[in-house]
Amino acid sequence: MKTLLDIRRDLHRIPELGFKEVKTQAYLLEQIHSLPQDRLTIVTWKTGIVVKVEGLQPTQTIGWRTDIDGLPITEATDVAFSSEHLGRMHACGHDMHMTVALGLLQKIVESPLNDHMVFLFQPAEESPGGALPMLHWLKEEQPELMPDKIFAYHVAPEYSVGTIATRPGLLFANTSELYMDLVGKEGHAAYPHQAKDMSIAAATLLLQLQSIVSRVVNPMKPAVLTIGKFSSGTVQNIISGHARLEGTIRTMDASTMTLIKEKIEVFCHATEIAFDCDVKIDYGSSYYQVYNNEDIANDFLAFAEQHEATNAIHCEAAMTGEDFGYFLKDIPGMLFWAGVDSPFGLHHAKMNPSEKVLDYLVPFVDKYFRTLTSK
Ligand SMILES: CC(=O)N[C@@H](CCC[C@H](N)C(=O)O)C(=O)O
Repeated sequence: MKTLLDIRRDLHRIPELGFKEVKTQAYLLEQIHSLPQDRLTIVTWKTGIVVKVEGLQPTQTIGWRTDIDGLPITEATDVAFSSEHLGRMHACGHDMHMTVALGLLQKIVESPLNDHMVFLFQPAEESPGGALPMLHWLKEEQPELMPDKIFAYHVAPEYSVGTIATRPGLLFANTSELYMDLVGKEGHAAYPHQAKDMSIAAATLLLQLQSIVSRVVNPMKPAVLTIGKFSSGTVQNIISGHARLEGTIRTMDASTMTLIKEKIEVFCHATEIAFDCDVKIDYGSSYYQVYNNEDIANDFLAFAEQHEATNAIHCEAAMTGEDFGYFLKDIPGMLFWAGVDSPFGLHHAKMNPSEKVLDYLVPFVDKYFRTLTSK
């Protein structure tokens, strides 16, 4: 297998969107096949991969999951190994996640655990969500690859290298994507009375939506409603007959998510009446909250506190989403943040994680898994 630094940089060059990770899958398979194969079972699922390493005296199967997809972002770092795929970038650190998974796999192949270990290389975390269908496939078709405990990490630009942060219980939010198409009537810019202007309708709706979190949701219940994309019209002197708003909803509980959706529907219906148009809502994909098993997270934090290379932090929950939440709904386990010290945050075109994290994270997690095997 190549060095972890080379692997990270190679993967960084070839980001691909969810369920289109064809080059990524081929690259990962090449690395996995370069390892000694005698203890390995390798199975592919869509653009994902599952690798099982036979344990020496197994009593359980420990799982490690990495996401493998990139984002629709044009990279603006000046690193020599920038994305070769225009408009695509590993801006959420999944290149780092995959590299750590390969590093751990190599370590465990070289020195197997007593327990079985399963590595899940999961497609489409950003969208539309690969965890839930992958989990169904595992349960239905590959039950012998199902882990009894499961772990994952996420890079954290805001923490310094060496920081490990997590918490027992709720770590990440429930999410729902949100797409709204507004259809009115296109017309000449000089004849507004003969058109149904969807730029004005969408702008009004966007501002109204912002009152849901501030005026409908109980302020003691955290929630976010972000519209990240507004598109409307074709040219400067034609009134737009079609607008589209694209966003995401984040809540810490299911009832707040339901309340927000109900209110969105009221505002969309009001827009239809006020602007004499049609508004179609599509909630896209939704992710279940990331809820860490309390005993496992406490045990992991205690281990990290004692480890010489790490600074353990019991952190706050965040409004980020992760479809890893679906794994944690079924399998006890946890997700943690690992600091990568980048001035630009997740989903930023200049996000540039420190590669130093690769030096300590693999031996750290490997060491932790060797404590689990005796529990
Ligand atoms: C860790 C992270 O940044 N995850 C994404 C997950 C996106 C879920 C979905 N596509 C949505 O936008 O609702 C995040 O944006 O938090």
